[in-house]
Amino acid sequence: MEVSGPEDDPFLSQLHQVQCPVCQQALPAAHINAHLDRCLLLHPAGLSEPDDDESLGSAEPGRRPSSPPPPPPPPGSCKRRRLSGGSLRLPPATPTGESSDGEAEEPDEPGPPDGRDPYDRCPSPCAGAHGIPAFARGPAGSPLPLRRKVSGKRPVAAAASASATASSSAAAVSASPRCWKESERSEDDEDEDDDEEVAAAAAAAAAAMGDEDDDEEDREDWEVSAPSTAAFRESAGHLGPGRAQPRPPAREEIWQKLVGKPLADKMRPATLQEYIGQNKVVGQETLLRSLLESNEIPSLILWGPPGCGKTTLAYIIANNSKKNSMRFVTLSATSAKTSDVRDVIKQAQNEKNFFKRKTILFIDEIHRFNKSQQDTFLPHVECGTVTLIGATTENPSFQVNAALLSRCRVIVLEKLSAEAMKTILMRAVSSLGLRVLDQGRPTDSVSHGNSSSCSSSSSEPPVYIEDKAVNTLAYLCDGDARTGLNGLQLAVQAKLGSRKPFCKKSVQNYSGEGVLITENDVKEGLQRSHILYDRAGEEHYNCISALHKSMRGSDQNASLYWLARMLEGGEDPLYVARRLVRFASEDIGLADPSALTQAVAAYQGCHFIGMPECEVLLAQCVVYFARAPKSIEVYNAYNNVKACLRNHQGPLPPVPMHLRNAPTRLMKDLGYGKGYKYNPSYKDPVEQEYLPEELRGIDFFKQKRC
Ligand SMILES: Nc1ncnc2c1ncn2[C@@H]1O[C@H](COP(=O)(O)OP(=O)(O)OP(=O)(O)O)[C@@H](O)[C@H]1O
Repeated sequence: MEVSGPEDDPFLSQLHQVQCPVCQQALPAAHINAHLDRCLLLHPAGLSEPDDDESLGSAEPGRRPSSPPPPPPPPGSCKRRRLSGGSLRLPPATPTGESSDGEAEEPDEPGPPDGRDPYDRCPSPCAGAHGIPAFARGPAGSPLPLRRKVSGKRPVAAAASASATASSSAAAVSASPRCWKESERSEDDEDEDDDEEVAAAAAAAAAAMGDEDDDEEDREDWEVSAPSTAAFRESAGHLGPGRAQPRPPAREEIWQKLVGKPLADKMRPATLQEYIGQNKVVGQETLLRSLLESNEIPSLILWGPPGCGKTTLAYIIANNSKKNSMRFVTLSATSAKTSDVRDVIKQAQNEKNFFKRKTILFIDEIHRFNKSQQDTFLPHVECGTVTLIGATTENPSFQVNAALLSRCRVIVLEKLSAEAMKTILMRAVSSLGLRVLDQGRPTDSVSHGNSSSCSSSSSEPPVYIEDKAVNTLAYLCDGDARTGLNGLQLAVQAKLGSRKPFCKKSVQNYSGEGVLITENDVKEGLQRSHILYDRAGEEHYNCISALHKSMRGSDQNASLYWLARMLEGGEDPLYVARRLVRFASEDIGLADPSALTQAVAAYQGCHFIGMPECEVLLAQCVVYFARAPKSIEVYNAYNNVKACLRNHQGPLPPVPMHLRNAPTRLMKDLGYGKGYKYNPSYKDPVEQEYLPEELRGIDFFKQKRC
């Protein structure tokens, strides 16, 4: 195959740098999906525990972070910082790993010792560069968001006074609901309270308050992240008589729902009723549905693009089969060995022989098994020991053994439509408890879901998502439900984790206050390379074929469209350029001989400057070719010659003696070159035969085949 992966190509690896919304690392777009999968698994909440030493590294006084701050940890997951000696020590203020005295700390991400792709590793959030959100614990364990900008002298001074009058310092903090509450504390944290921390935390709050004279921007920071007196007192257990414990904030509940398994997994339907779309395959009165309903499950190959529901359908079948006391065993062809398959088969035989129980074997990504591995279960599918369900994104005619294929029913699943995607996303939105804002107003019909946190009694404003953000996500994820749900999850986590999640004016046209997830947020949560194009799969070949045919058909619009589909999807521009070189001769040929020069120049230009700049070179060349006159004369004639050679019976005719070179006397004596007429020596055209005798008079340009 002509395509090389970005990891093979240093040129490609620099394309489309994007930032991971979870760990903030910049990395090439081609790596973002693999990275995110790991990053979300490793740090579902977007951050993990900081190392204590680093977390207590001092901030450079008065210095602002030079890059966007990392998201705060989910409520309740932030461990207590030990604040000792009455002085407050803050997390690193800059993401550069510089300590307060200006000395550079150890780099947080040494190169991978194992030679693995560094982009596939999630950088340790414990490292200085990924900073620790500025949190300190209140006396009752509630983490108190500290200011980004803290004067160098104030914390110490404030801490000194606070150690004497902790409660009065605490009382000095202004009232605001914007901090984590008592209810967020983990039990582990509770027994770690001590007076010193109470004093230090109170001092921090008082010190932060003392900055009120600072510029407007500082005040805004404070309003967003500072603890309030009331909240502080509540968290310290100073609730007034008769005051009820506050409800947990809406954002905490939502955050907790996003912790752990990816949202796509959590939302995986368990029944056909919840399975959206794919009506041609599992709609009412389809063959598969009736087979499933009658519990007659044939061996199946589920073929469809990523995220369209192949695995989900297999799990629905599994649920159904378990009810009917069938065994369901899954293997992934990416990790299973032939011995694993043999074990499963052996067990299936035992189950069948001793308990008369059938086994359904689900093999994800079956195309990853080589032919001989596929052969291992062929006889067992044949005799009914196992019912095979294979899932593949690749055309099974090429990737699955013909013998196996003939024993399975191939079910073709399609990309999910935008409508189906919207339904799937709305289910997720609802179950997270987000409220949908349609043109600035909450749409209550879909808003509440099962989250009580959005009720008016919640102590924090609700979390909204724009209706058009859901629509955009439904369109952009290109029928891949996993991408859509991941995009939603990232957008929500990034927004809840940002420093300024609350802003009145962000909920436009709506008088309420809340966190708003906008269209832009979801766009950021998606990667275009994931959206449009599967570089390694069939789509790669489909798109290049569509480009070639559009140029051949002189349709400049379609040509540009297919070019953009590939490039925007992360295709290697050199792969496209190589195809253009081929097209120049194959389809334009001598109708415009300069086409070949154009194509080679485009190839070299792409090689020199890379993406994204080289896209316009390719676009120019593609349009030139679409508009150019076409001739397949040479291409056809050459094919005729090849056919002539292939079809020749017996030994190939010798090269005529007069055409042979005679570099030695012996060869001359043998007649090599004898009778050859050197054309430049003749004024008039020369009569001379150039083909072997038996082919004399043949015209490859007219003849169909030799
Ligand atoms: N038809 C559907 N209805 C509802 N949710 C769906 C549907 N299809 C997919 N999903 C959601 O998308 C997620 C991913 O789907 P699934 O794992 O079935 O995709 P797949 O086709 O097997 O993809 P891949 O080939 O990449 O493994 C599921 O966990 C589920 O939440």
